[in-house]
Formats: sequence, C-alpha cells, structure tokens
Amino acid sequence: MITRLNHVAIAVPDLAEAAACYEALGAKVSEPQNLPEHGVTVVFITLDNTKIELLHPLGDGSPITGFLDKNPSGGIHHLCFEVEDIADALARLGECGIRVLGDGKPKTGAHGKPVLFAHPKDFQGALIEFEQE
Ligand SMILES: CC[C@H](C(=O)O)C(=O)SCCNC(=O)CCNC(=O)[C@H](O)C(C)(C)COP(=O)(O)OP(=O)(O)OC[C@H]1O[C@@H](n2cnc3c(N)ncnc32)[C@H](O)[C@@H]1OP(=O)(O)O
Ligand SMILES: [Co+2]
Repeated sequence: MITRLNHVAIAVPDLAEAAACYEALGAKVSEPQNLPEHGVTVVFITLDNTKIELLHPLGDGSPITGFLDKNPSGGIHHLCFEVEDIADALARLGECGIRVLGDGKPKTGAHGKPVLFAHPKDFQGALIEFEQE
C-alpha cells in the first residue's frame, strides 16, 4: 500500500547553485551523491515532513538529459512515494495497466532500497517513483 511522500525531485542545470539556495534558507543539505547506475548525481534537502531531491545528469545517456534539454532552467522531475511492499506495488501497477520503466524490475535507489518508476504517460503525465519503506 502507498504510505507517504518520500521526496519531490527537481532536475537542475547547476547542482551547487541549487543546493546553495536551500542552504541559504537554512535547510539541511547533503553532500552530492553520484549514482552512476541511475545516470544522476543527487543532493537531498531534508525537511521536517519530506525531502527535496536535486538531480543533475551524470555521464552519457542519463535518463534526465532529455528533460533538462526541454527545461533548461530545471523543473520538478518526479514524486517518490513509499510503499509497504514493492513487489505488491509492481503487481498492482500491472493490474492497472501502468507500465513500469526499465526492465520492469525494482532497482536499488539512492536510499539503498528497492525503487520502481511508472511511465508518466500512464500516470496522469507525472513521473512517479515508488520506494520500499
Ligand atoms: C533511483 C535513484 C534516485 C532515487 O530517488 O532513489 C532517482 O530518483 S534517479 C532519477 C532519474 N531516473 C529516472 O528518472 C528513471 C525513470 N525515468 C526515465 O526512464 C526517463 O526519464 C523517461 C522514460 C520517463 C523519460 O525519458 P526521456 O525524456 O528521455 O524520454 P521521452 O522524451 O521519450 O519522454 C517520454 C514522454 O514522457 C515525458 N516525460 C519525460 N520525463 C518526464 C517527467 N519527469 N515528468 C513527466 N513527463 C515526462 C516526455 O515529455 C514525453 O512525453 P511526450 O508527450 O511524448 O513529449
Ligand atoms: Co527519486
């Protein structure tokens, strides 16, 4: 079952500049984390009730390069919801005819937990990530 909002992800053209804005507002900002298996570098901003995930392309073939080409100033990229059971979420998405991106199997995300992405065209135009709680 879907439980809580884990993070809101924003793709940014300049990670250091974006992180500095949140630091200036007094937020807790993580060090950049390279995720080559996901083709991104991420910085997490920890808030009281959720996180902001700042994303920047890492290497060739990053899945977010196209998004930044279309949105050169950056933009909200995806929402991540926590689920009690990622396998159950995978099954439920399939029952609803919602395509799961990649090879359709969970991958390990930035928090070291299994994650899935649903195709935005099947989810009211929004890219939704599911993370095992
Ligand atoms: C997992 C590690 C970390 C974590 O939190 O733990 C992360 O979150 S890593 C985040 C980066 N990884 C991903 O986003 C993986 C899933 N994403 C993808 O596979 C691609 O981004 C994809 C397939 C959603 C889009 O890729 P691309 O833009 O190259 O493809 P298209 O141009 O063909 O797009 C198809 C269609 O989708 C629309 N689109 C693209 N991105 C988004 C978005 N973020 N939100 C909503 N819609 C999106 C795009 O405009 C196309 O629509 P169309 O009407 O055909 O133009
Ligand atoms: Co994410």
